[in-house]
Amino acid sequence: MTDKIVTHAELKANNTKEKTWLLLHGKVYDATAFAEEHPGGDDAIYAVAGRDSTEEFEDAGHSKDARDLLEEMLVGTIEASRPHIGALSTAPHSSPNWAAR
Ligand code: HEM
Repeated sequence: MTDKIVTHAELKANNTKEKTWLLLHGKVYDATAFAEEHPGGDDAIYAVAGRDSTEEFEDAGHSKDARDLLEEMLVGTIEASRPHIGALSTAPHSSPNWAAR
């Protein structure tokens, strides 16, 4: 288990073959070592590296075995998304936590 919080900037930076991170259902996974063994091809992994790939992952209809594999690749949880601007937000304008990253 890990309670590491991964920032969007960190996720986005790890979109290479040397460091391949994926965001699935709010959790960040390190698929660097796994990519070349992926039954769906390494290209499928590299194509979605560094971003939210939940939709692609679910569209492929992965098995429970595939989901179990994810456990050992877990890096942490993605930070909270930026607030919806103007959507009845009471957050102070002076210190949005998504700015300056
Ligand atoms: C780290 C994340 C992923 C893991 C651990 C993973 C694991 C697997 C595994 C074990 C299989 C074999 C079939 C099964 O057990 O379901 C598989 C097949 C497949 N995966 Fe993934 N996968 C990942 C991400 C993705 C992504 C992001 C995509 C699409 C962009 C994708 C597309 C596919 C496809 C199309 C197949 C079917 C290949 C075939 O049967 O010819 N996978 N994956």
